Amino acid sequence: MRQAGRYMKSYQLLCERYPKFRERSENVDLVVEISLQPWKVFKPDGVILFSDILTPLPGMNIPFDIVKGKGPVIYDPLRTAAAVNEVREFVPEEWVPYVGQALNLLRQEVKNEAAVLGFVGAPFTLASYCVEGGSSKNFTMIKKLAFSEPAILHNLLQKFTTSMANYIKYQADNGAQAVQIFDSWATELSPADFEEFSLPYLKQIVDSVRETHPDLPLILYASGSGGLLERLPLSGVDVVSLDWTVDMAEGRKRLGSNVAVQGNVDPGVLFGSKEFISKRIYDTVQKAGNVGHVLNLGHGIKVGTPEENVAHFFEVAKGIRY
Ligand SMILES: Cc1c2[nH]c(c1CCC(=O)O)Cc1[nH]c(c(CCC(=O)O)c1C)Cc1[nH]c(c(CCC(=O)O)c1C)Cc1[nH]c(c(C)c1CCC(=O)O)C2
Repeated sequence: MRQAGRYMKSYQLLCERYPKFRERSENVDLVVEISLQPWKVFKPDGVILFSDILTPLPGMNIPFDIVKGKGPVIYDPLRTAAAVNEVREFVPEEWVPYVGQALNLLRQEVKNEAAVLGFVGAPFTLASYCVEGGSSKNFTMIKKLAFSEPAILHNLLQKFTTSMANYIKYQADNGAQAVQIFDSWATELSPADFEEFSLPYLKQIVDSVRETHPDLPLILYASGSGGLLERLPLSGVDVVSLDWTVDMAEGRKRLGSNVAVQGNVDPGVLFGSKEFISKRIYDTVQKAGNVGHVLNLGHGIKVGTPEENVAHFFEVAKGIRY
């Protein structure tokens, strides 16, 4: 789940002092402080690096910002062969040294009490932001490119693939103990188009990471992934993260036995009563079975979620014994 963020009072206070998202996410001390905010209060088993899937973009020659009330903005959307040619391969040590430093510091801070988790955006999801120019409802620009000039999109996807494989390795080398790949918008694609514009690139990333970091657990998340479920494990990841639109028991069956699952409590449940939250946690754990399940929400914690309900979620989860 997205852990840090606007549901926490401590984060809101820090945002008043540092109003720009890019400043909060690109300064080592702030990254460490924000990453630790939820851990200090709730003590989850994992501490997620505070960053964004778009953080590598400036290092690839794609300027962006995250604007309050509007979300991500890519100033010059990439829609032509010439624009894609200007995209550079990402060299993490050069462009985001603060990520490596923050991961190292997080490992020192949390010792062995929790796993430090890194993440990257998947090629199709990153491309969707860069082609659309920001968040999108209908994904018309990226589909126009995919379905009229696929070679241009493939060129961009390949650049993200090589760059994100290197970024995962960089995060692991600096202390990340598992890395989640967010293909949040892959589910906007039909299964056939997913097989052309997303799956081969995910597989390439996984294969490349396995060559140098065979023991690094890789997790794949796609929102609303019910229609693609059988295809997600074909990427080769260790864990598939399910959102709550899939029944956990059915999801398990459809994913097969070679992959672990993460999820999938509806983040909206945290607005419910404590009894309801407990019941949904027990249901989810029971449906997932007693091996290979990372209990989590099915997506990030929503703005406005009561912190005491988040605390209740962790209390109940930690009390579960098999
Ligand atoms: C699609 C995506 C993005 N970013 C991310 C994804 C994949 C996950 C998903 O499917 O939601 C990943 C992400 N972004 C952020 C995290 C935080 C790490 C953690 O959990 O602590 C993670 C894991 C910080 C953030 N990234 C962002 C916020 C909210 C803005 C803020 O707090 O200032 C946070 C906490 C901004 C962001 N960044 C992005 C969006 C759509 C937004 C929301 C814009 C808005 O709501 O105004 C792109």
